[in-house]
Amino acid sequence: MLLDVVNVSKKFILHECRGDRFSNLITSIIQAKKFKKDRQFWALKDVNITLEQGKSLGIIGKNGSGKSTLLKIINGTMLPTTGFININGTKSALIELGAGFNPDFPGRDNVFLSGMIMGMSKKEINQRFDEIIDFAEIKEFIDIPVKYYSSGMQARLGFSVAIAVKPDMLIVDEVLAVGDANFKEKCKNKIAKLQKEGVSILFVSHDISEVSNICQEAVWLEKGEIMQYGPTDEVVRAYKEFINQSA
Ligand SMILES: Nc1ncnc2c1ncn2[C@@H]1O[C@H](COP(=O)(O)OP(=O)(O)OP(=O)(O)O)[C@@H](O)[C@H]1O
Repeated sequence: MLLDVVNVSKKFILHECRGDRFSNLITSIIQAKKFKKDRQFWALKDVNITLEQGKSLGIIGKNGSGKSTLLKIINGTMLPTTGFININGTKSALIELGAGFNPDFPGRDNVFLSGMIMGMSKKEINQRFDEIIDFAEIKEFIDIPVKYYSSGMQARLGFSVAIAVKPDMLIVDEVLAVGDANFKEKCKNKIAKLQKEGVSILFVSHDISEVSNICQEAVWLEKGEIMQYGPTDEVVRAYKEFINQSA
């Protein structure tokens, strides 16, 4: 199995500051501790998922249902409170594209920096460098500091580096929501090409039709719990009914 998510739960501690009335507010500012309340919050509760190599899984659910938290735990940037993750292969994540770039360094240096963080050797990056900047369409800006790039340009370069890693599993969080129509189309085509080459896609999106296009299976999260998990069309049907009923 490429991915095993076993009994994963995630607890956050929420720090609240309460000031019911103006005087309380003033006191709470002066004596912050007195009015501060800590509350436990379970963002994920006992989540179990498996993914075979070559298959793609969509994660759907309302705002705050735990989708991004689950992706961060699978990506290893956040630890679960209980449970564990097993990944038998390499992964690359399209989350907050370009967020890891150093704004003062030119695009060229950032390609090497983030490529190496994602596990590529300098030689591999050199071999794929032209492919990376061609896909990002920023050839003429590659020696300019990234702080002068538009957010779309940063996203294009981030996407380009992440897919150059050629992973077994590509983790995609709402990335198709950024960038212009042309870039979105390119990303979709690239994702489809990677799938044909056997790459598994783990896909979070509010665009249900995109999830149906990309994923054979889907999991629907509600308040951190799995409501339904199985073939995408069945899960999407149940989710849409739920949304219509609660509207
Ligand atoms: N670092 C954190 N500390 C405290 N609470 C958090 C933290 N990160 C997320 N949460 C809470 O956990 C819950 C799940 O958040 P998450 O971002 O995973 O939801 P989501 O399904 O991805 O939402 P959206 O569709 O809006 O992106 C939310 O209630 C959120 O406020």
